Amino acid sequence: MQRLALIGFMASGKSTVGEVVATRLDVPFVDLDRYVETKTGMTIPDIFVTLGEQRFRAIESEALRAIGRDMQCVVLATGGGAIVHPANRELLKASFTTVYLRAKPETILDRLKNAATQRPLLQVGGDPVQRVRDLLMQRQSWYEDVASWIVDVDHGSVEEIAQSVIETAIGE
Ligand SMILES: Nc1ncnc2c1ncn2[C@@H]1O[C@H](COP(=O)(O)OP(=O)(O)OP(=O)(O)O)[C@@H](O)[C@H]1O
Ligand SMILES: O=C(O)C1=C[C@@H](O)[C@@H](O)[C@H](O)C1
Ligand SMILES: [Mg+2]
Repeated sequence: MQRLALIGFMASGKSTVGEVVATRLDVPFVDLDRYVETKTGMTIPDIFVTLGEQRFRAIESEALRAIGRDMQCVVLATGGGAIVHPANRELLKASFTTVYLRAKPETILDRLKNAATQRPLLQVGGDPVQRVRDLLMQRQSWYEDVASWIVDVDHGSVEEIAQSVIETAIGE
């Protein structure tokens, strides 16, 4: 087991599932969003408001590069938009085994309702259902391009999804 990265849309379960996968495999867990927040001393919504999305993407890229360079063995929960930057897609493909947690828009919206963390890209107004569908449409092919493996997450508990990730990507 080397570097395993979970990719997928906001609220697909990357952070929650990633932590369980790391514990079961007994390897370090890193959440890219939390890593960025620690490095900058700012919350993700604050970074979006004060520095803007483009600057956030640059910070996110630098964080991904640092983790790929410094950690030989890690389970990484990426941010939902980590695949937007072409350089990130190349880095993820070159340095990580990746699992795409694939969720339907209905699942995403359902999970966002209960989520504690704010997602700035969904705070822009308009119909949230359409916003999720549009973003998902934009990103779908990028997730698929980067994915070594795909796990569907519309059904099953966090523990069951974590087990599928391990069986699919590690073969245990
Ligand atoms: N299989 C599941 N069944 C039920 N709830 C789930 C499942 N997976 C995740 N959740 C819940 O969905 C919400 C979003 O999960 P999480 O924060 O892990 O998503 P994420 O992919 O890390 O999102 P982001 O890209 O915004 O960081 C949380 O409240 C989490 O508890
Ligand atoms: O999908 C996205 O672009 C994002 C997802 C979150 O994980 C955060 O990285 C941020 O809110 C942006
Ligand atoms: Mg997360």
